[in-house]
Order: sequence, then structure tokens, then C-alpha cells
Amino acid sequence: MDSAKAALRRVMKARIAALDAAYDKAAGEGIVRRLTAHPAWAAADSVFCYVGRRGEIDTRPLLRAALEAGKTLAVPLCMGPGMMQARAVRSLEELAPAGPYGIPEPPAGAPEVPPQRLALCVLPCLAAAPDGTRLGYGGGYYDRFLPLACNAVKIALCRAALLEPVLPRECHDVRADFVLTEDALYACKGGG
Ligand SMILES: Nc1nc2c(c(=O)[nH]1)N(C=O)[C@@H](CNc1ccc(C(=O)N[C@@H](CCC(=O)O)C(=O)O)cc1)CN2
Ligand SMILES: Nc1ncnc2c1ncn2[C@@H]1O[C@H](COP(=O)(O)OP(=O)(O)OP(=O)(O)O)[C@@H](O)[C@H]1O
Repeated sequence: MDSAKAALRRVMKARIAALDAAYDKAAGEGIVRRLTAHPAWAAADSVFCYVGRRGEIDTRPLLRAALEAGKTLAVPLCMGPGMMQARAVRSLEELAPAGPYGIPEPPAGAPEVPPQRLALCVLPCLAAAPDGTRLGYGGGYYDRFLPLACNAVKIALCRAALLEPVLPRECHDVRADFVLTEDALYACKGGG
């Protein structure tokens, strides 16, 4: 497959593992604060957001904020290799570690939110570039899902320490509309 991406994933994972814990915590909190202050957050009646795990930003405050604001909250449920659905949850207590990576997921019976109904998608990444290109874990989950979420504003959360000036981009890669770090917001499209 793409060895440049595979090599970059290794580099970024090492960088994540070496992040200063205090920086990591403050950056994650800053990103959450900035996202909830973004106009797309207030405007969104439905939010699709990943459940952050070790090495990722802790998105739980964001998930709670969405529920408290009365938004429809959907989180990923992996259906098979590279395939996921947005499933609605009403409480974080519904989430339980599942699958080979132990990412907290909703129960199999959680109702699907059709991707075209989503107003906001919050994206994980190992690294992101200011043009909206993201480097994921390599499963292709978001590359397949995001084209279906055609009405959603897509915001990738990236700690500034993991921002790269340029990342390799393949045809199937869907760029984010915004990349949000703890100290900057990059608007990515427009220029094409
Ligand atoms: N929190 C969170 N949830 C998510 C994602 C994510 O990136 N973060 N996904 C985004 O796609 C989907 C799940 N996809 C994933 C794909 C790979 C790995 C992973 O940990 N892979 C191993 C390497 C596996 C291998 O050896 O092939 C790793 O990176 O250590 C995790 C999630 C949906 N849910
Ligand atoms: N729309 C698609 N249809 C079929 N295969 C795809 C599609 N998008 C990506 N893939 C395949 O999925 C694999 C992983 O893609 P890629 O390296 O871009 O993942 P990623 O962006 O890091 O992961 P993710 O999207 O889960 O965050 C690649 O082998 C790629 O060819």
C-alpha cells in the first residue's frame, strides 16, 4: 500500500507517545473549548463525533456538551473492515469498549443517523495539514463515510504539535472543511 503514509503513521505515533502530558491535556481541553465556540457547533442540531481513546484528544467533554445542548449525538459503530455507521446515543453510559482496538462504541441496537442528516462531523487524525488533509489510522473508515455525509461541516481535531505543513493525499482522501488546533482554526476549502 502507500508506504509514505505508513512511514508517517509510525512517525506520528511516536510523536504522540512522546507528547508532554501537561501539554497534551491542555491542548485537548483548548480544542474542545474552541470547537464549542465555533459557529458550526451552535448551528448543528446533529453531531457525529468519535470517542477519543488513548493517544487521541479526550472528546468526552464534547460528547457531553452536545447532549446537554439537546443535539442529536451520533458516534461511530464499526460494521466491518473500513465500514462504520453513525449511531445515536443519549448518554455516554451506553458506550462500551468493543472491537479489536477497544474503542468505546454504542450498542448494536443504537439507531442509525443517516449520514446525509448530519450537520457536523468531528474527525480524528494522527496528523493533519492546514489544507484539510488528514492522516488517519489507515482503516479508510472516514474516507468511505465522509462522502455520504454531504451536508455536514467536517472539522478535524489536531493538536498543534501534530500539525504537518503538507501530508500525502490520495484521490479517495476527503479533506476536512476545517482543521482545529488549540491555537488556530484553518479553513481548508474554498481554494480547491
Ligand atoms: N476514537 C476513534 N474512533 C474511531 C476511529 C478513530 O480513528 N478513532 N476510526 C477511524 O478510522 C474508526 C475505527 N478505525 C480504526 C482503525 C484502526 C485503528 C488502530 O488502532 N489500528 C492499529 C493498527 C492496526 C493494524 O495493525 O493494522 C494502530 O494504529 O495501532 C483504530 C481504529 C471509527 N472509530
Ligand atoms: N472510498 C473508498 N473506497 C474503497 N477503498 C477506500 C476508500 N477510501 C479509502 N480506501 C482504502 O482504505 C485504506 C486506508 O485508506 P487511508 O490510508 O486513506 O486511511 P486513513 O485516512 O488513514 O483512515 P481513516 O479514513 O479511517 O481515518 C486504503 O487501502 C484505501 O485504498
